[in-house]
Amino acid sequence: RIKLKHGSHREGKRTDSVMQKWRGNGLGQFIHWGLYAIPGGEWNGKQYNGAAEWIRSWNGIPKSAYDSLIYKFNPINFNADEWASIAKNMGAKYVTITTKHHDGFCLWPSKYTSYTVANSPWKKDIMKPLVDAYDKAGLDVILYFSIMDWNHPGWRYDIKTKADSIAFEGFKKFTRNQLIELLTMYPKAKGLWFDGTWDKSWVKQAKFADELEAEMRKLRPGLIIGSRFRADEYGKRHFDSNNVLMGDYEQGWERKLPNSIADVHGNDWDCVMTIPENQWGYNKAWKGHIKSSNELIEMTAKAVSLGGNFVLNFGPKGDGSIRDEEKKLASEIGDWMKVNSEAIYNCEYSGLEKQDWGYFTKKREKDKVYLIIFNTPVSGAYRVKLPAKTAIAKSYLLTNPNMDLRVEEVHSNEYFIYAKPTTEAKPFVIVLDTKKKENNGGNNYEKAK
Ligand SMILES: COc1ccc([C@@H]2N[C@@H](C)[C@@H](O)[C@H]2O)cc1
Repeated sequence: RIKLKHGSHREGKRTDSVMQKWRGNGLGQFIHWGLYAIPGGEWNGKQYNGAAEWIRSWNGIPKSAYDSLIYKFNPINFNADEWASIAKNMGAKYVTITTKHHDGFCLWPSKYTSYTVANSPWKKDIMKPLVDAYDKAGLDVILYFSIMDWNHPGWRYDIKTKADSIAFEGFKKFTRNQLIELLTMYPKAKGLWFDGTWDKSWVKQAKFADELEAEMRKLRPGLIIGSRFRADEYGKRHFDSNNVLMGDYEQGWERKLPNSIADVHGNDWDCVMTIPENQWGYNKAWKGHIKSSNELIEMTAKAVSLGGNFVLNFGPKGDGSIRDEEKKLASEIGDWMKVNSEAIYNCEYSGLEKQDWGYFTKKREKDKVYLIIFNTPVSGAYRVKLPAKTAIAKSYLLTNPNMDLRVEEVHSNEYFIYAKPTTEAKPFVIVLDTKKKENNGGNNYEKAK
């Protein structure tokens, strides 16, 4: 093991109640909103072929023209309570909201820059109504913050000269000031989701970032900070030079999911996902492959089955309204969650061997296993392999707990469960109440003939 001063300061999962709550959330909402939502991926009638929130980096636009969008920010249809109710009705337990994306525009009236809502036609704080609305709806709030800030004169991609170094010192102070300001103005926030931390300039700030993280944790005990915030003194990110996770959960799963439990290395993690292929901010063009609610439910089930959270992104329009396509998907997911969320909330990796029909989840601290079925075998039988000492006490559809399903032991500790798939093409849940096997090793159901 390498001696590290600024590596990870904790091994293994956090065990405190704030993190336990986060771990059990299962489904979250991401909100990407800012000036980029005004052009919505288009400028002078031309489509930008990258991600809409990166349109400022497009050669087709003079940077000053983009920066002047602040004078167009007047979201007359902004309704924080509506956003929160969309998330609540989807079944999300928390939300991650962009306070400042890479363009540096602040959705809160920061004292440390003029590039904020306070100097837009809207004038008012956006973050406070959002934090309060989601909190009132019972959802936890996580603040997204981009370290990279294209608007701040002190930002540098790397530090090559004395002048760079002097400029960046000012930028570091500004960054610290804004983070302390956010935690002070919005004390209800449960955590920070950092982005824009891959450039060399920031990666070289192991000591500063380590001390800043410690200061934020002291100011806000229980604060949840992911693996993307800081690098160790050797420039290692997400995992330090001893391969120990930085921060409280792994943030590497952006627009992708781990494929097996081996990929998550026993850590907490979240997967943040776009509905289109790769658009976080609002894009007028709703093009390419748009994920269906079935696909998004499957991603949620897969994430929870591997011990993580699934955080689905919404990109509100420049006027503050949420597009119909996103509202429709949120309500379809919500319809499924209303019936099946017992298999998602406070569930974890089951330890059981993955089967082709879908995903296992297990209720934390309970002998209850869920089979979230996406693919029904032609045999009509759902295969389950259990550890030697575990028996099935009861098996039933989540939607019909009074009707026991037929269970056949096809080998020792291997079972077929028979259930008729639902009529509509939607995933459904089979519940297994498990118990310790009596020492006679017998199970009280039919043996294979
Ligand atoms: C260099 O590639 C990227 C890709 C995505 C991002 C940002 N992370 C996502 C959570 C969005 O905020 C996206 O703009 C930044 C750099």
